[in-house]
Amino acid sequence: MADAAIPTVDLTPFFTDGDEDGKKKAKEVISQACSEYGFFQVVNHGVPLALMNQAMELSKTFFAYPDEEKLKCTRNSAGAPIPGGYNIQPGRSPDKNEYVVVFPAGSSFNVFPTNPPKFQEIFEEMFTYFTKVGQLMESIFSECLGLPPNFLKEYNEDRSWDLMVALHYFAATENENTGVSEHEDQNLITFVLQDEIGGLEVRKDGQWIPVIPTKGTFVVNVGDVIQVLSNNKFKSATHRVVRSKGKKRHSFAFFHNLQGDKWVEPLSQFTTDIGEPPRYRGFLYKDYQALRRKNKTHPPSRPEDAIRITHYAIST
Ligand SMILES: O=C(O)CCC(=O)C(=O)O
Ligand SMILES: [Fe+2]
Repeated sequence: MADAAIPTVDLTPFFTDGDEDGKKKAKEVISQACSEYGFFQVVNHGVPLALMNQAMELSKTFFAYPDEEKLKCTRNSAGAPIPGGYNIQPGRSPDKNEYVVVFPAGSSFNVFPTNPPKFQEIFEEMFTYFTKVGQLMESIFSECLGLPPNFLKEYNEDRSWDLMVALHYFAATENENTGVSEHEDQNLITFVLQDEIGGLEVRKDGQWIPVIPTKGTFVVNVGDVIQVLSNNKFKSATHRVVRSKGKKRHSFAFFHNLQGDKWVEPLSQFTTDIGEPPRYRGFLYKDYQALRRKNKTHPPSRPEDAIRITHYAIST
């Protein structure tokens, strides 16, 4: 199934002055992956391997603590896109995981565990690196879409809404193995770092393709905002996490996000300028975020009733 493999893109040319040919080739692979299904992996992305390993170890240590220790680190700040700190999925959710949410350093939404002691320092460092990868990817996506290189950066200049989540998935049981149900991410671009257990799967041509974890590599996936802006030129990846029997799993997801007051609608470059009808009506990002949050806090009884970006789709 060689054609089913998720491509891995070496980002070295983007850190090397003058390697125009290398950049061009990388952008071709990225454009194709984003147009077909919105998923690829990257290597030589600038995030140090030792830091990623250290963060993973700290996360494993934290989640192995008793509940009373973990529950010291919870807060539901008004205005936060999701509550900061430690949380566990409600029992009625099919998603069996617990997680810690981190916002940019200094954000009032943050609540860091005091144990293990280096948790805050290392997570803040991870956050800084992933913010840089987010900005790099935004400029690459702008170029791949034929937009000015600074287009997405200028559209999305407020970094205070980005967030990182450290996740712990419980081992699958005899009867169920859902880690995260099938979904698309609501933001612009997501990065996912898996431990050696794996379990992340992406849907391509109607098939679920497992993303095999490789040391030093992480996943890039396109989110709904990019799909709407590009009027479906780039696809928001449909993905899920499947849990393994007898094996707990850890991962990190970094969400390069958008400020809530931003208006999201298909850009003229992908509609009127080329004679294409818009595939979505415009919306305020925070309204969509609130609907998506409700999916989690008050899951609909039928999973197919969960709100997705199709909520704003214009039928043709
Ligand atoms: O844990 C993972 O591998 C992915 C999590 C995910 O898809 C999400 O949090 O949106
Ligand atoms: Fe996701």
